[in-house]
Formats: sequence, C-alpha cells, structure tokens
Amino acid sequence: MDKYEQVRVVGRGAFGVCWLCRSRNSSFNRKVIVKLINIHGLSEAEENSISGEVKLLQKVQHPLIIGYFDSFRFENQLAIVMQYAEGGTMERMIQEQRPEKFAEKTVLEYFTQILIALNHMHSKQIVHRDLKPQNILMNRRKTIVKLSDFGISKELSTKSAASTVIGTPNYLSPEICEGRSYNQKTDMWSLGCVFYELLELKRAFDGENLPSIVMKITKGTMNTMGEHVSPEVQELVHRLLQMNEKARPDVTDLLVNPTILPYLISIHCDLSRLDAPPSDKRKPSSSLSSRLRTTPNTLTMRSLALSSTSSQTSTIEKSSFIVRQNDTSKKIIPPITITKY
Ligand SMILES: Nc1ncnc2c1ncn2[C@@H]1O[C@H](COP(=O)(O)OP(=O)(O)OP(=O)(O)O)[C@@H](O)[C@H]1O
Repeated sequence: MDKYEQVRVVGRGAFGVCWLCRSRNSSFNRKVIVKLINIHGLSEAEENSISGEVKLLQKVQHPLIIGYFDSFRFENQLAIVMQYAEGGTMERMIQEQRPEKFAEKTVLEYFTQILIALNHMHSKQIVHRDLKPQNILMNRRKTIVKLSDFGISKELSTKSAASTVIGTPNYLSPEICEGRSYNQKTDMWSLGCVFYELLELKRAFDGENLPSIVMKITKGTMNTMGEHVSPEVQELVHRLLQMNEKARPDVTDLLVNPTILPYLISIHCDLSRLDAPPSDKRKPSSSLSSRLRTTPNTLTMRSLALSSTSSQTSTIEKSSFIVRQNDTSKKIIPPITITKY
C-alpha cells in the first residue's frame, strides 16, 4: 500500500471499502481507486481465483470499461487498484435525475455505450454476472459510462466471508432465481432491467422484500412503461426481459437493430477519434462541438480523449455482420465490425 496515498473513502460495498488514492509512483500523482476486500476465511485457491479474475481484467483495455491496474495483499485484505470514475455511479445519476425523465435519445446513448462494452467482453467470453446501475460508473461529465466489477462481485459472493450478504436482487434473472446457471443471456436480462430503469427512473421489478421481488421476477411481472417511451424502445425492453433466456437477443442482435444502429455509428465515430493523429485529437469535429454547444446534455465521446488513461482501442470487435458506414465527408473512419459469437 506504500505506493498509494489514501485520500478518502468513496464508497462501501458488500465485500469491502473503496478508497480514493493518489499513486505515489506516477509523475502526475494519478488518482486511482483502491478497493480493499476482506479475504478472511478464504482458502489460498479461492484467493488465487479472485486474483486471477483481476489479472484477466488487467488485460482488458476499453474506453467504456473501468481499467484495472494492480492487485496485491495488504493486511489480510486483497487490494484491487482500478481507474477512478469521477462521476460516481449510474444509480446516483438516476436518483439525481428524478422526477424529470431522461430524453429517450439520452437513454439510447447510454444503453448503446453499455452494449458496446458488453460486446467487447462477451466476445472474449467474459460475462459480467452482476450488471446493475451501482456497477455502471460515469466520467465526471456523466457523458460516458464505464462498466466495473466484471465477474469479481459474483466471484466474491460465492467465495468470500461476506457470501451471506445478499446484494440487491432486483436485477437477478429468472434463471438465476431458479438456481440455473449463468450465461451471456443472463447479462442481457440485467441489461433490460437497467434499460427500463433509465427510461422510468424506477426499477423494473420491485417489492417490499426479497421474496416478493423474486416472485415478480419468476412470474415475469414487470412494472409498466409510460407513454413517453416509444413503441420501438418498449419492444426492445420486452425482448430483453423475456423469461426464456434463449428467446432474448444477444448483444450483436441489438447492435444491428435499426433503433440502435445510428447510436452505434455515432459513438463509434467518436471513439475513432481516439486513434486519430494527435493534432486531430485536439480538434473535435464541428458537428461534435456544435452538438456540445447547443445541447449541453447531449452525450458524446469527445471527452474520452481527456478521460481515458491508457492507449485505448476503438475497434468494435469482430464480425459476421459487417456494418459499414457510408460517409461522404472523406473522413477516414474504420468500418464497424460486429461478430456474431
Ligand atoms: N472505480 C470507481 N470510481 C469511483 N467510485 C467507485 C469506483 N468503484 C467503486 N466506487 C464507489 O464505491 C462504492 C462501493 O463500490 P463496491 O464495488 O465496493 O460495491 P458495489 O458495487 O456498490 O456493491 P457490491 O459490493 O454489491 O458489488 C460504489 O457504489 C461507488 O460509489
């Protein structure tokens, strides 16, 4: 822990406490989050398994996924060092937005960003297993999402001393409630719950206590959606929240959906600028800057260049569907490729 100066506690979860720290080694005293997890009672094999998850995440570099830098033992605790998301959680952003709903296009921009991040991980056969607004972090301006906790919280929930602590059940899928195994389609259910919550600012499945919430999930009794949500978007939510996981779309099905595709292309264009030569990076295109001027709440990826901490790739992985952008403005933007995996 000598490498980090502890500044303040930013939050507590079921398994530990998150400290905002300054890295003493970096020339900029870079701010990072150090999550300290009590590993009391864990066998060496279990501890190695959790460290293994973190090592796997250290290899993932994506602008929409929290970067993991290091992990080590510190006084009976496992310390996980990760990127600091200054905007806090999506859960808090939703609370602060109430009672005025987000514009549908704002929700679709957030939703598509989450899809792109999930696509990156699912294409590497990594499932999140605990997708919920608390695990979706935001940049300072709340324009960019950063998914965190891939695999880690579930790894902990089965192995750590805190395994009796039950996290929020509202995003659990029917198959998990029924004790069946987890797969990528289970993330899609949780994604449907997050989508609903962004649109309605309340949870899709709610109740007074754990059994009543589980009952609603297993019966598929979700809260209704208001008329402010367009029929196309309502249909997408219903497709994600299908009881039969096989009938749910996967990430690649959604990325080529006509409602989502324009958002995918726009976000991809913004991501592409990260790979542009330095002189171009400093000069946002007029369309982007005018969007920023006229609609301050419009989400763009422009500030990625400022917020990303490492060289990031903008490739939206792989393909059997290949979507090419017909761009007449002579900008060189790599084709978006999406794999059906
Ligand atoms: N990378 C980060 N950047 C900024 N704040 C963070 C970061 N990671 C966690 N936090 C803050 O710390 C809080 C606790 O995070 P933690 O991951 O320990 O638990 P959780 O995800 O809220 O719940 P659970 O323990 O069920 O996974 C979060 O709610 C968030 O406010």
